[in-house]
Amino acid sequence: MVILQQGDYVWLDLKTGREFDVPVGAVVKLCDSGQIQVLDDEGREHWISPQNATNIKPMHPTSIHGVEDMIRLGDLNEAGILRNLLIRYSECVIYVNIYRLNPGGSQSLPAAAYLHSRPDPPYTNKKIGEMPPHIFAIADNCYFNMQRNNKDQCCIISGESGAGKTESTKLILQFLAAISGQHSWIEQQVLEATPILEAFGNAKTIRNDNSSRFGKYIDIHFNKRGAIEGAKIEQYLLEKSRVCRQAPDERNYHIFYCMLRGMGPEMKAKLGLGLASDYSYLTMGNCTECDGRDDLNDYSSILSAMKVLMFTETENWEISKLLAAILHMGNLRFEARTYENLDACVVVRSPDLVTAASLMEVEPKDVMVCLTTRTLITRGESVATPLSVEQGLDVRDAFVKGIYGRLFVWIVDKINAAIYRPPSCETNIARRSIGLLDIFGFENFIVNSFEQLCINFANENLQQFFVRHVFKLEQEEYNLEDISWQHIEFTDNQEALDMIANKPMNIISLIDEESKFPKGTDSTMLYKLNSQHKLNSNYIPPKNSYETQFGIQHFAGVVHYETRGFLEKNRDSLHTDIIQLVHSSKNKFIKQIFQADVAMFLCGYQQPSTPAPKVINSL
Ligand SMILES: Nc1ncnc2c1ncn2[C@@H]1O[C@H](COP(=O)(O)OP(=O)(O)OP(=O)(O)O)[C@@H](O)[C@H]1O
Repeated sequence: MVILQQGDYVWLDLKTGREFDVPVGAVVKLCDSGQIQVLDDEGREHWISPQNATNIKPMHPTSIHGVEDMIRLGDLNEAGILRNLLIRYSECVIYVNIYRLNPGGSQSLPAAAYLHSRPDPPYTNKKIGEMPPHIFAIADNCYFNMQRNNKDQCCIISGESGAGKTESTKLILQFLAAISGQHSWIEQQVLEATPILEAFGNAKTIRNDNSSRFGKYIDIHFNKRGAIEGAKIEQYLLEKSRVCRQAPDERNYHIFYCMLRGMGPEMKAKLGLGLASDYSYLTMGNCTECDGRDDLNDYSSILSAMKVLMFTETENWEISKLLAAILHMGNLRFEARTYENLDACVVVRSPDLVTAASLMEVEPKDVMVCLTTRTLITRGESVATPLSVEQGLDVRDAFVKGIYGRLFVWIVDKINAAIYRPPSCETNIARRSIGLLDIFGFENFIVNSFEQLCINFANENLQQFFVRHVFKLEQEEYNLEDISWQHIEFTDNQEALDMIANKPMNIISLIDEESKFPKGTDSTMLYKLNSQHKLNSNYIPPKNSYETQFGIQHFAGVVHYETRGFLEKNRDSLHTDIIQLVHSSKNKFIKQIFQADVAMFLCGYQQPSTPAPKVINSL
């Protein structure tokens, strides 16, 4: 029996039976008339009869006004966490409302100001947990562990899309630059890499106005005095499909919109560019503006960052030419034709075709041929086969994705050329590094495709890393040392991971195999996945033979994947006519970014098994 007094805080379990059915916080208003009157956190009054008093539980004092570090909550459960977030939200404290700036909060203190606070920076020489959680505390710990123990460090930043990984990475970078304390050119260069990467690799999604569509690992190198002497960036798995398609309310990569808002009229005229709304590749999501972003201002920041990272005027211009060519390619119109009883198509001659060709410095007619036919070498003879409109559009989109993907890799290489100093034999001994891993967060949209499978697979791996280090290895260690411990329940995602990528006939290997199989289609792939995994509790087969989705029980929830388009995305290889087109170009830059493909083509290396299109199979 709980004895309550006016002013006591309680948990009120309303047992609504709804999806998010958690007890809500409430304060007792009256309890002297047989009935208890409470006012809940959402402002609703309730009268509770003593018989129903089981619905009420006293609240732990830590939940009444909230805590800075949620690990300190006495009621460490969903209700406790939500109430703590609610308090922080109403007080406008950091880590709750991603759409609101927090001018007064302690987290808004710039890294340099933080480090120069007197008498000591608040987190220096403190153990984690002694002070309210702060991203600088993590960075501070990391830096001093590196220095003190002479050991390389790594921060793995994980969380769902929109959780704040990229912002945290930037804050850690700023902190490390500030603590390195040289105000050097190299520090500035390392910091300025971010706006460039974000321009080309981030986009507005429904979850996050600045969502990273690639993964990155930044390794920051320090000399023996602890000053930054360079860095190296690795990029993973840019979502290339976004260049051609965007879901409703999402945008293409920021750089396109920034260029169209920020570039001067003369340059735009040279590239034949208009407004974002003019381009099919920029309007698929019906969203060309993003409230929280300033494309005009961002464009000048991108250009100045590029200067700092030693991009030349010519290189910038060449990049703009390719971006413009992509936009013009997206506006090409295809018309269906029949040729000797085969589905064929033509590209309608248009200013977009001429401009795209001239920007890539190839002949418009060669572009037309490439996008409407396919050359096959059979018994030493080359035969051109027509493509249907659908196939032509696929070839066009694959080309555009090929350009953007290679451009992105080139940009990262260019940044690395400025910031990376290979260790000399001598500095190798003294050099230490801190690595920051910031990958795309777990995703579950209304429609999920191959990209989401790759992203969620990467996150599944990170989760296993966490589970292994925080639970499994720790518990093994306790056992080895005979330390008595209380078992902590945790969900081990190893089985899901095995099914996705480790065990024989795993999901990824079946997709790969089907991509290489000439007659493989999305439905044959789905059939094989079902046959192989339907009994696995982490696999959710389609409900009937018409459904094209399968589901996976991930650590963060069930995600259903739409298989239409899966194989095409996995193949990701350009056919030889496109490589030949690039090879014929007079534009050195496009040749440079396709250098590896052209070299393989010239060596007679056939791209791995892009199966022949339908028309050819039926011949
Ligand atoms: N420390 C912070 N201070 C201020 N705002 C923040 C902070 N962390 C996150 N935000 C806000 O949340 C938004 C999303 O954060 P962020 O882009 O870092 O998410 P993410 O986890 O990297 O997402 P994704 O996986 O989609 O890339 C930011 O654009 C910003 O508005």
